[in-house]
Amino acid sequence: MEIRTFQSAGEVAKEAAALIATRIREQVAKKGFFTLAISGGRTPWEMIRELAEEDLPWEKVFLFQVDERIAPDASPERNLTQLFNSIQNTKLITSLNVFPMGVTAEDLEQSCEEYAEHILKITGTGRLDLVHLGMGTDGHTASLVPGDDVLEVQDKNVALTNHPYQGRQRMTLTYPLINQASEILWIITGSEKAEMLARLLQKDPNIPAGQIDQTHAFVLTEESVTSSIN
Ligand SMILES: O=C1O[C@H](COP(=O)(O)O)[C@@H](O)[C@H](O)[C@H]1O
Repeated sequence: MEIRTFQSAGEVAKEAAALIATRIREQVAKKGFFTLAISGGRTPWEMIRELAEEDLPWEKVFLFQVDERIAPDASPERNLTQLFNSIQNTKLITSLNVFPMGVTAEDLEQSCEEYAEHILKITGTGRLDLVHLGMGTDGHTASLVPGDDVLEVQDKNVALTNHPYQGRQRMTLTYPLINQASEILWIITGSEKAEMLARLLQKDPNIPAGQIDQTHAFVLTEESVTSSIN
């Protein structure tokens, strides 16, 4: 898997935004729309703010969540809350088509099915144009978390974790859906991720991130991470 290293997390965010902007222009010109799934956590928000500066056909961009906490609307723990905070003073707040995961529904299993159906309906094939992924220091990615049965799900494109993870049950895109994306963009910053980045690059199947297909994937990272890899 190709890895591109930059001097700082800020540069990584700029590069990621520029790359996504290029893909949006290419795919909108080619087929009229672009589908994107964005992870949560800590790293994506600067990239989103950079992306919001770009002059792009936002009404033709369909944005899905990679994962979400089962938590009330507007909870600061929700990835969606952070996404909206990142774009609130930008033109994206009115022009971007965001599909939130239905994590406040009574029937969460049904909500997973409905989310998978939305993705199928918008993409036409189930293949997202680009999936952005981050990785935790335990090797989790999306909400594909160590030791949870969600890692074994092969017959659903969206699923729930069996157990709470860091205090909350989660909804997540599963391996089958993520692995059929046209492109996977990893953003890995913070020197504490060095060991897991090394294991990801080795395709270590013992960490959740290691089971993500690397054929159409690449990593953007910063020097403090790569310089800590032995
Ligand atoms: O819990 C989560 O963490 C991972 C990693 O986040 P990062 O900011 O440290 O890269 C993230 O990819 C996932 O979407 C999120 O829910």
